[in-house]
Amino acid sequence: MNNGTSILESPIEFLKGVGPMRGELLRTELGIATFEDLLYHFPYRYFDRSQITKIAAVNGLTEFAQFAGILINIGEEGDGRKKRLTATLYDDTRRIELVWFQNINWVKKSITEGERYIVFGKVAHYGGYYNISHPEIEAWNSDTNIPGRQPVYSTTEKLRLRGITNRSFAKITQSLFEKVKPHDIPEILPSAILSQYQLCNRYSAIRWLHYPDTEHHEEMARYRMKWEELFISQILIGRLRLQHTIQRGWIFDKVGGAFNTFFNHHLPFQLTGAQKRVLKEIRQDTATGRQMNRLLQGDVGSGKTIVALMSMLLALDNGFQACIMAPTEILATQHFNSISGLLEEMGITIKLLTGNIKGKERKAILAGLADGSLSFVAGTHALIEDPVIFKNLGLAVIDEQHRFGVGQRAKLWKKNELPPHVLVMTATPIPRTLAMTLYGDLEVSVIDELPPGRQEIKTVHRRDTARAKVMEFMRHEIDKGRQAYIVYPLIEESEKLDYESLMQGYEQVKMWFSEDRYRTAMVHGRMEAELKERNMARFVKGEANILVATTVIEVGVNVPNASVMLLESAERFGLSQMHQLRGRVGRGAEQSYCILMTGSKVGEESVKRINIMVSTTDGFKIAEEDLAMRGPGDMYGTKQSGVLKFKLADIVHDSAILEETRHAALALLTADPRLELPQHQGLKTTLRNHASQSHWAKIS
Ligand SMILES: Nc1ncnc2c1ncn2[C@@H]1O[C@H](COP(=O)(O)OP(=O)(O)OP(=O)(O)O)[C@@H](O)[C@H]1O
Repeated sequence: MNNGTSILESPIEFLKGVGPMRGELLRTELGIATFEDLLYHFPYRYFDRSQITKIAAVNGLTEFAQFAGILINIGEEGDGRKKRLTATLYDDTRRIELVWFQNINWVKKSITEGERYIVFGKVAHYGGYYNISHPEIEAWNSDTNIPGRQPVYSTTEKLRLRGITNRSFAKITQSLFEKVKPHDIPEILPSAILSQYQLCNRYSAIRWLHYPDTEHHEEMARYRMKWEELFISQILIGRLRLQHTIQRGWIFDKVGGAFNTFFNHHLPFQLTGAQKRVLKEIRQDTATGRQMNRLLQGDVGSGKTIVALMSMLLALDNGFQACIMAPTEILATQHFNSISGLLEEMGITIKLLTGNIKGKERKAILAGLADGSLSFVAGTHALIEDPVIFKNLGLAVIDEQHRFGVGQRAKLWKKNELPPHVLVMTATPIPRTLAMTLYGDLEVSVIDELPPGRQEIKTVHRRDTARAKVMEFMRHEIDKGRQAYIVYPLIEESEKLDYESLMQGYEQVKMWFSEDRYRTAMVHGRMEAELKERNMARFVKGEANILVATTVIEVGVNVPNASVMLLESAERFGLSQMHQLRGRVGRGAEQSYCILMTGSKVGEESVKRINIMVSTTDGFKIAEEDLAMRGPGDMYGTKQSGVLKFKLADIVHDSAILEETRHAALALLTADPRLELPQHQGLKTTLRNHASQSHWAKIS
């Protein structure tokens, strides 16, 4: 192309067989705007077109098949929108009907009765006959080239109706490869890596992904491209990690009045060994003069809050502000409440800043943060919004529950002369593969010890038929002075129905638990914030015995006296979600219970999830199972953060490749941290392009 730009940037309509109309369709339907976009629109499967099946061999299977025979009985049937073109293909074994609802005139012109054709399509069984609608059809004579493996692309209904069938799609990609030559797709991986890991070159990989001549080539191509994707992510993470290790940070070298006073006089319990170890790691990190970037993993109820608070006190002792940021309003409020409770007697103020805090109150908080008179703040995303300026933020604790992306964490850094130390807390243990991708840039601390005196939560599965018994059991627990949660599922798609069942459930609960003896409270997402808070507070203070809720309470609620968690329609909860919810009980010394209620008919997958819950309370095991069952896509809210958007790779199934790329990335960065060597220039350019298009931009 002109001006030194690559042919890959050419608008898609310039490709032979596309043109302005189809170009527009490809752009709007599939986001394919350039040659390059089409190049990366890989087929998701292939058909083997080298086989010709006898029509009689079709035995009720509705699969794709290819036949060869003579075309007879071409005719039109029906009127108006029901109009269709039909024909019969006949080989020496049987007949099959062919039917077209679209492009009738065009097809009619291209076929002739009595001629021989090769026909390919999905065989259906309809009204006692086999037929194929919209088959691909081609004259069959001695020079017909029977194609081998043919790519199948994901398209949309609209595209198919407008004539961009799979076949024409394949034709378009064929003409793409007439234009795009090997030098247009240069290698980006260093040759040492190609030979060490036996990877095919980039051009071949992309070409073979569209048109593999053998299965072996397809495998090689797929392997190579997955490898590249994961390698690039590992290099990006590796560079970020390197950046952290050289990033200067504030020095917290004093352990002063606030930390010691709290430790000696206000700590409500003895720290566990694990909590002490983590605090030591944090003190070491923050004293070095480099910025801390640490992930604190601790299963539900393991006592992360106190670690967060004591780290904040450390910041205060060194003359800095500290914030704690949570992904939801409820969780931010919870942190605010527990921290202000713990700090009450010390006369240290913490404020809450969320989107709902407005007017004068908000102004005062912002002013306090800006002039440094306010040392601590807890909040939601509101904290990283533009008007919030800290005078000297020294530590940001981020309770992220996987909802903040890598990029969002980085936003906080931009506000200071030096970036604050960052402590990311997460309650769901993260499977190793996921941690490598999502948090690969952080040092990791684990609280692997629960506070003393905890008893394992007993988990059972009960059917609706046992409801009376379950309620009886709950009454018994409440009569002993305990509290209970009853949680209803809430999913966006059926939100209205879910709210209805919550309301019905609430009425039922009031029937099972007579109002003269038991007090119930309800919280759900549609409630006014104030009412929600009031009801929540009644439960936290012990004024209500039962909290009926949707999953809004999933994260962070801490009521140690609660000993029963009942999940209604448990089959509809995800594994990690159930684990989080179960973690709301068993936070005190009492024996706690988790009851998973379902109807009598439960799908296989749900039974599997419930059985896992019944069999273990080990958060790591549950997280691994969850990842295997669901994939990383929506498990950790990573969809929004974009970190795991791989076209081909999948960190669950490709964990072996992930390990390999991690090693390779580490080795490469150790040898050439700034990617200055000539053999790394291709990679460097790719990273730069990558960064400018994605979430990484915010960090690099
Ligand atoms: N060392 C300890 N000894 C006794 N109790 C403790 C200890 N550490 C924390 N706790 C108590 O354990 C409960 C859970 O602690 P915390 O709320 O910090 O857990 P968490 O790790 O934040 O869990 P989650 O992620 O589930 O919110 C709290 O009631 C807390 O007061």
